[in-house]
Amino acid sequence: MTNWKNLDTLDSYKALKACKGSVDLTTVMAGESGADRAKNYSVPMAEKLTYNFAAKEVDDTVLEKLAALAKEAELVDKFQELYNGAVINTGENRLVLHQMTRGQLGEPVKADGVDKRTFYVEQQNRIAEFANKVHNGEITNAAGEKFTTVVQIGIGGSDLGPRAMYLALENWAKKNGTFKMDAKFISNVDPDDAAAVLASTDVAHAIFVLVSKSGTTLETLTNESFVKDALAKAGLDASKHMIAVTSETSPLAKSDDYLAAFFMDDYIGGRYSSTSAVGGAVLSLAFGPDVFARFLNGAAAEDETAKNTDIRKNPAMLDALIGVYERNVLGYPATTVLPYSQALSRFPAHLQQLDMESNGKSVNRFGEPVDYPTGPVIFGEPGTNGQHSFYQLLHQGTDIVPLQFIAFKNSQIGTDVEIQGSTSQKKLCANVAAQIVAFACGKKDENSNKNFKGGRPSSIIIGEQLDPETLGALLAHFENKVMFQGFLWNINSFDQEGVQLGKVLAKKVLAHETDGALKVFSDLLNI
Ligand SMILES: O=P(O)(O)OC[C@H]1O[C@](O)(CO)[C@@H](O)[C@@H]1O
Repeated sequence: MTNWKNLDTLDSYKALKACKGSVDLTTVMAGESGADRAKNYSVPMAEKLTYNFAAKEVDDTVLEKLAALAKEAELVDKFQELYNGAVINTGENRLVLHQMTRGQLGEPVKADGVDKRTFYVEQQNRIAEFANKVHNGEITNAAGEKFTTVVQIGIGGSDLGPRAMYLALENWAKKNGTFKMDAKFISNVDPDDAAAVLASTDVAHAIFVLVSKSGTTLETLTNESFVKDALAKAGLDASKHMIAVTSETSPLAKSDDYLAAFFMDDYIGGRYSSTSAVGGAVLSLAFGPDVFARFLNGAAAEDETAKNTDIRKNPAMLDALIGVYERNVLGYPATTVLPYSQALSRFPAHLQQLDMESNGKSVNRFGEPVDYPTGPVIFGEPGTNGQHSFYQLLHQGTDIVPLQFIAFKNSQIGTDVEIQGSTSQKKLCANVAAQIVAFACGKKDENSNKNFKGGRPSSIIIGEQLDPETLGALLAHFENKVMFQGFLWNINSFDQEGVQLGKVLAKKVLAHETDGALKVFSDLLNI
């Protein structure tokens, strides 16, 4: 059994605090020293990805102290307890098993009377069989015609991850001949979302995937009715156009309203569910089950790296430790994710939920207030678009915001043009290289308005090309980073009580049970 202790009670954390200000990026990232760091401060990930932390405010001394912290906080042991089936989600008294959707990291785990790895693989096989039947025309619409579009209805973790993954692989699949069906997504309860998606969809040839782990989410159930209404108006039988992905205990599980139902369970949080049936159904329908399996393999390979006790061989743990050093010792309140890859356009949005819903907590696992900052604010956009938007603040603003770059040597589609001696892909990569050094080193100018102070830390994950395996590895890296940070802060990263209050009040507003400010706002909004 491991010891769960608050970060500020650990001796190694106290020692780490003494390192504040010891590394000046403007100096260490300049000249030969910068070149050495760029070469050596790099850790291999799975699937030929590397995590490079040359431009972080660390040196060998800080790294030694981070390694001591990892050991004292028993990070790898805690991960081991998690994948061996301990009740890590104390708030909801649940196991945490999302890594098991992609592999068996430790001992078999039995829960609800079944072996959980067997359960997850069974669901994957059921989805694969269903998707293959849709693709080969064994499952069709009532007129016997093939389905051509899949529309996912879900919100939060039942939308963001699968949507980001779909967008990440859409062009890759088209290029590689594995693209099967267009996927669209309806998430917001704003009627304009469902209406616009439906208006651009040939509903007679669409299969809808209703995704809700709880089966009770207001937005999703409302959008289900919206879609059923549209199907009825088109003279179609909704039960022949809709499948469900939910937990076996949810109200949706036993309904006859669906062509088929696939299951995840309470041991997989919504934001960690992309590799479960939640991502599995839409991605297998869109790209084929083999592509989904390759995505899982990439995630499994990255999960294996997270078992390593050596921080130089465990990229997620190292990334987590540096993040906590930045948040708690250096005092940085936010971090930004900047993929230099258009395919990852929704990846930052997914990470917003993954990180902020997991680690936006003020009490520890035992419900006691913590005296230190926990999860940072996360935001991001693909580069180079972000450069022409919010990078001004990042370069010259009063807050230092650590940056997390992601870049690939090769594009997905491969169509490119050479202008002024370089391709667009080279221009993209040149920009990310330039930004790392510009942020770290800055540039002196007598005109203070044009002066760049530098000293702004960044990391970069570099890959060959964004494909199913690299995407899986990338996703698992961030999931495991968030998990390790939760361990360090001694918080429960797997519940989300903070989302409840707003939902309760919204119900009151709709039932007209309001007074005070709530009543005034209800009136102002014409509810
Ligand atoms: O899949 P469900 O149960 O509909 O939940 C959707 C989302 O709502 C939340 O519970 C937050 O309200 C998320 O954690 C979850 O991903």
